Amino acid sequence: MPTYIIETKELTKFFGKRNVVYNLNLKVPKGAVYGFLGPNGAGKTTTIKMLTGALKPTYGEIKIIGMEMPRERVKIMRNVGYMPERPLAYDDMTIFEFLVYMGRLLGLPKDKAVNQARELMAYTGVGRLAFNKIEELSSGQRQRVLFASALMGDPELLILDEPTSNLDPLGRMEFIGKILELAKSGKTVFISSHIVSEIERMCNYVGLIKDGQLIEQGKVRDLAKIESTDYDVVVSDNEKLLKFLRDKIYVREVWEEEGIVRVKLDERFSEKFFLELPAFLASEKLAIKLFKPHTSPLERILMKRFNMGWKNGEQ
Ligand SMILES: Nc1ncnc2c1ncn2[C@@H]1O[C@H](COP(=O)(O)OP(=O)(O)OP(=O)(O)O)[C@@H](O)[C@H]1O
Repeated sequence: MPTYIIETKELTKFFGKRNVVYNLNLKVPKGAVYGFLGPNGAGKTTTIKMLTGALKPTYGEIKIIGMEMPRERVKIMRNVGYMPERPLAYDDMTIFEFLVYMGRLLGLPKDKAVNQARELMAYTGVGRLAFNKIEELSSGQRQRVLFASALMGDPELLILDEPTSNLDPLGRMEFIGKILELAKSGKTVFISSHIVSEIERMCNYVGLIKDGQLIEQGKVRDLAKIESTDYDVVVSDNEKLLKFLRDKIYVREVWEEEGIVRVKLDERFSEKFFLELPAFLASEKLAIKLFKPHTSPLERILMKRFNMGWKNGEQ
């Protein structure tokens, strides 16, 4: 088994004379949730397109699960779930047809593709839209379908390009829970984003890219020295939220301070928080007004390193 599930050496891409990605040495260990973080135009999508074989590098090497990209692309992509940034092109298909089709492309027998499509539609929250055409979906619903499609075939590695950009706050929270859950089941996840707080919540590794160059890579803990997992939450009825959170296994402490519910999570079970909270808020019809990490050391570090403003993107 290779040490790194994704490994690149001096990965470089020119568009004409323009150098968009330069000398990238990515190292993504097995089982990592790796956040590929950089501002708009930094080269994230270009890198991901090279990793998935959609774009040929100008030079450099790429190894995915120990295999060479692009030489072994077909074999590699059977083990990789890819969620592109751009919307789906299969506008005429229903969600169900699309997912079964994607399963068949991966070589799944029809009954298996059908079963997986059903399971994943439920898992990603688009079950009731199964027979809607893709052209009829909202951008957030399309993003859920893309996520379901990336999970078809139970891939070992997920490569997700800005997977939450069209999701609402509850959808984002659910997504974080799912990524943590998938990581627990042993999958390796590579996620590009420019939303620092989101990366901080999901990822244990991070690579920072700016102007096509990797300026930092390593464990989030080492980079940011995050000591605790604290969140600030405000909903339309904080009392109800406090009552709900008080006896939960994933909550170490919870209290209200100046109208804000402060939660300290037990990291061992934090995915439960992200999965159960949205379901609770929806069932109680509580509106969410604020949801953010109490402190964001990674964000402060990034501000310094990039010496620029950074879109937080959180509500
Ligand atoms: N086909 C292309 N031809 C020329 N330039 C390109 C091409 N594709 C991307 N670029 C340029 O390469 C740079 C990096 O683009 P890329 O899409 O990889 O950035 P990104 O980090 O994914 O940005 P964002 O967060 O906005 O999606 C940008 O300046 C972009 O204009």
